Amino acid sequence: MEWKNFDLLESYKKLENISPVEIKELMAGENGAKRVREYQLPMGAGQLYSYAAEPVDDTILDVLQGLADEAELIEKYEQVYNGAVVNTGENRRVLHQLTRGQLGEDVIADGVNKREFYVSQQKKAAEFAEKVHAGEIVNEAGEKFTTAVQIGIGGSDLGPRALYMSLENWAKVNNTLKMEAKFISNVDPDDGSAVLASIDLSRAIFVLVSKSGTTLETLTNESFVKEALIKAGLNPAKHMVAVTSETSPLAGNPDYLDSFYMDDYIGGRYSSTSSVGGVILSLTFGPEIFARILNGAAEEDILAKNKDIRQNPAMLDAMIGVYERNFLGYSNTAVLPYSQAMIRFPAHLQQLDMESNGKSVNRFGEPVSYQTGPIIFGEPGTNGQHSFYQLLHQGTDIVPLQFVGFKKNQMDNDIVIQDSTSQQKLNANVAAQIMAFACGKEDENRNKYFAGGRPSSIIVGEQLIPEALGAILAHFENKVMFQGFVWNVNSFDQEGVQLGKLLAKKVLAKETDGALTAYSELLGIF
Ligand SMILES: O=P(O)(O)OC[C@H]1O[C@](O)(CO)[C@@H](O)[C@@H]1O
Repeated sequence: MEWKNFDLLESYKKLENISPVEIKELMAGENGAKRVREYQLPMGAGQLYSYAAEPVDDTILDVLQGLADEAELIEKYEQVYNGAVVNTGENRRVLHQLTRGQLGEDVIADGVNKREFYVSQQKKAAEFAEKVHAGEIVNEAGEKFTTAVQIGIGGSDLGPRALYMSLENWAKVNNTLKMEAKFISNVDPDDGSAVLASIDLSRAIFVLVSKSGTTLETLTNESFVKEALIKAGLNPAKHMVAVTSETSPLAGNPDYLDSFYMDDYIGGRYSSTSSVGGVILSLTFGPEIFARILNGAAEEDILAKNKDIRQNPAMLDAMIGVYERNFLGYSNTAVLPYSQAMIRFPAHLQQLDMESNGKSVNRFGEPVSYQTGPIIFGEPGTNGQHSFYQLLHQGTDIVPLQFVGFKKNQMDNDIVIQDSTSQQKLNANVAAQIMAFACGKEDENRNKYFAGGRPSSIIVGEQLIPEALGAILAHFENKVMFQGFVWNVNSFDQEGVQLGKLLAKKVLAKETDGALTAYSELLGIF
């Protein structure tokens, strides 16, 4: 197996010379209808990935299949889940898939069976959560905890928060919301203050999450919360658990109610299915619901083993994205869930995709001469329609769009107004948008003219339930991984976040000069 730069592959040349197709033509009339019915494939948890409105035909798909084969994507994926050190920059394995299933061989690292280790931590979190729910672990006054507050940032916040928010209302309706969750991430003191002001501190359990145990924001917020607890006459040791790696400075500290572990083989942005998401989601929804999220993710991980891109939604999505990024010149991707519950999902995908593939050097540290990861942004529909869709429809940039939609809403409340429910209106909008973007509209008035030819895909599910959510989460993780393989970048390190951290430390230590001193003055830091 070889790790080669993308532009050294035969498929790169083929893609450079391929004739693009016109979505506008392909999606028009009865041919368009046929395409929508055919250009779809099953995803995990009974969902579908539809790519009819993407700029591909069978010829282009065959070349993309050739690319997937030539870049040995499935072989590289096998290397990942069998425990090879694919995160070369940090000399680490990449094992997040093992948190939700056994995909290949047992991975024994540092003398430990890693799958067994992750499962043992899931069990530990489940038992802890059950004791909290049963009132066996209580506050100083013997009362049950009612709120779980996660303190963490980046991957220790975004994924778990997006998952929690995606299921909060569903859980309320289905009577499985055991505790409410809150999140403190920003070092902005107003973030912590606002959360603390919104809860009954005496009934809150804090889940401190930091894999490294050294993140400034998280450690600051830990102290912020501890001080508030002490001021309220409460004992922080009775209100806080830690989720960290066994090698971090937070590990083994008896000042926490309990500690749960992951390890350096789980990257922050890939950690939602480890203890990082497992503790808060088991506390809030119960361990069974967390297990259902894992099952959905596992289904998707298995689908991702398929060599045929027409049977492997994550790999197909990845290859279409590469074609759009490198050969059609599209530098952004918008993520547009038509589900209010998924409001924080685009933020999670921003970190997942941009922190993974926002790289200019290959996995050997050599500069690459082609574009890598796109800029990701998004907002739930229909809100986005009344915001930035103007640019998407008529702006000078073409932005590929990733829609997500569900046939049923989550809560048992909808009404018919003028012959349609709100859910029907929501989904009518997503169908309309896909076609408006693809086919546009002729008009003599150039201001009202829509060029069309704007590509999109859509993931369609029955309802946003735990399995569906897990499958969508893993779909994007695997998509990002496959794209990183093609670009030959290390999708599992993040050196680009370090410089800013270093300079902030210098500012706080008053070790600045030049413009940094001037900015410190401008911001009134000292
Ligand atoms: O869990 P930790 O170690 O506090 O890290 C939080 C986040 O910080 C980062 O390292 C970026 O600064 C992310 O990759 C990570 O998700």
